[in-house]
Amino acid sequence: MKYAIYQMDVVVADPEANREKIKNWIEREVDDDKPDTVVLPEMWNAGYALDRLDGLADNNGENTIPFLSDLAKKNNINIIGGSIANQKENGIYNTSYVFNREGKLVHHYDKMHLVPMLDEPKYLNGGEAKGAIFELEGVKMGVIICYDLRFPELMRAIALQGAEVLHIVAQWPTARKDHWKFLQYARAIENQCYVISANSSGSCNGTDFAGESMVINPSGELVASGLPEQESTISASIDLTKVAEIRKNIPVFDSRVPHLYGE
Ligand SMILES: NC(=O)CCC(=O)C(=O)O
Repeated sequence: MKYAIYQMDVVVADPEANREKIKNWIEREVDDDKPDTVVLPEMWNAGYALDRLDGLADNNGENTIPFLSDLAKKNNINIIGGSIANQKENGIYNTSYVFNREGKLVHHYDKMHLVPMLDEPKYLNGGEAKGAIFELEGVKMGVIICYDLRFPELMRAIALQGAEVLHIVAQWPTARKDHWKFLQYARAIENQCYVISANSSGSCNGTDFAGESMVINPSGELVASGLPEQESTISASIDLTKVAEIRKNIPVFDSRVPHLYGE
């Protein structure tokens, strides 16, 4: 499966400008590289303008769902749609949507772990869905959102449901970029999954975002990485036979003793 990751400089507080950027980027990538799947960063509609979301958040995905669905269908690509600030009945969530090549919405997830360092708990509601998985082209996959990366339980739950690829959509600051990188290696190695991340570049409210989006294989080897702090495209192909290979050679899932973990 061939990926294109948009390491995007999100325009703060301007959903229309960001939709235009994404449309132009997808159409350019499809013309040039013909990816099977594209990945967008976190909160791409408004950026971290959390104190101004009342006029900026989407409303139950009413703009985002048709926008990304049309792009997926017209360009014959799967879209891991990053995430958006999304107004629902009882508050604003950080919501990720996933679409297949037919433009069908196959998954949505509300970020569970709200990041205090960026004031998310002050403005957003946390999601409550368990770490569900979805299928694209017969492959079981998962998606988590940025700060979720710090909670190994969530990715382990996704891996135990059979996921072979974990996507991380993010706006991760430069100040903690080593955690961003090392945690991704850890998640790939301990779960023997591909880890594919889309981080933003640019800045908001004095916070610079690290870029350095990554593709890491199930053995913990770096396949591709984005430039630090610069808007760029990361292209990579993944070989899913590597998942079965490492799980045969180092059968950690067979070695687990959950009855002794106090689960
Ligand atoms: N957008 C985020 O969730 C940022 C996470 C972060 O800054 C951290 O975990 O450190």
